[in-house]
Amino acid sequence: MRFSANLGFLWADRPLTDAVRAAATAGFDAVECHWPYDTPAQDVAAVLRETGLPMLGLNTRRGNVAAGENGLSALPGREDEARAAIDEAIAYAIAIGTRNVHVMAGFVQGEHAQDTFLANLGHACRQARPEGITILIEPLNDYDAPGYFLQTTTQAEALIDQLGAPNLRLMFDCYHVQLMEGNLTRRLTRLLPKIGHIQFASVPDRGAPDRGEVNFAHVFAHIAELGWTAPLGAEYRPQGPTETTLDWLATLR
Ligand SMILES: O=C(O)C(=O)[C@@H](O)CO
Ligand SMILES: [Mg+2]
Repeated sequence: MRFSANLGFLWADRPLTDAVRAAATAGFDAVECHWPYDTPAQDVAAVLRETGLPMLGLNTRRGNVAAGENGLSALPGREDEARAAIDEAIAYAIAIGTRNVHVMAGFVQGEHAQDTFLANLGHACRQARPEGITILIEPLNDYDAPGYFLQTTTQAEALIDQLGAPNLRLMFDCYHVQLMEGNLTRRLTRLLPKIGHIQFASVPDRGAPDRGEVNFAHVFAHIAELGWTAPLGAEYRPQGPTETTLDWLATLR
């Protein structure tokens, strides 16, 4: 099994470029991030070349973070900002060779929000496709992100089917899915053709995967049996310095 360090959480106390180096030293096979926009893309591209690690994914900007926003793409009336964030994310991804862009929906509910999200996702998929980039949508759990538009894989699957874009896929974050829907291995099996990236953290505390209610040795073996070979995203909050939380990397590999 190969693993990607999510630098939104792992080594998040370091500049992004140093965090990439730390992930390489620790033996990760790839990296991914949340919002890299404060670091010039050419610096990130240079450290990816230096370490040989690919950056698997990045997120669109959240909007007004101070006001509690967590994405713009399902917010009716905010289409111009949402599309600017999508275009910015795709341009950054092209500059650093990243293949996945997670389009964040935001805190909103209702049919109008669904239409807005679909329209903005259509824009994202059209812009990304000629560049060989996949657009990801990720259900977030209602305990950490109450009121987030996209909360379940069932909802995400319906959106993917409705839009019918070949480069729209599901970000299957085992942490969120376990909290909202459970049944991880059956769900992974059924949704596999629609999955673009897989992430994990312990449940319910979002720590390293060698603790908590999910047996990740079993889940990872199941993912391997399904034929999935891409690195899995370690998106957990280290309790202490990241290096002290990496025993799982040897045991679960
Ligand atoms: O919170 C998560 O899970 C993520 O993957 C983030 O990128 C989005 O908030
Ligand atoms: Mg995630």
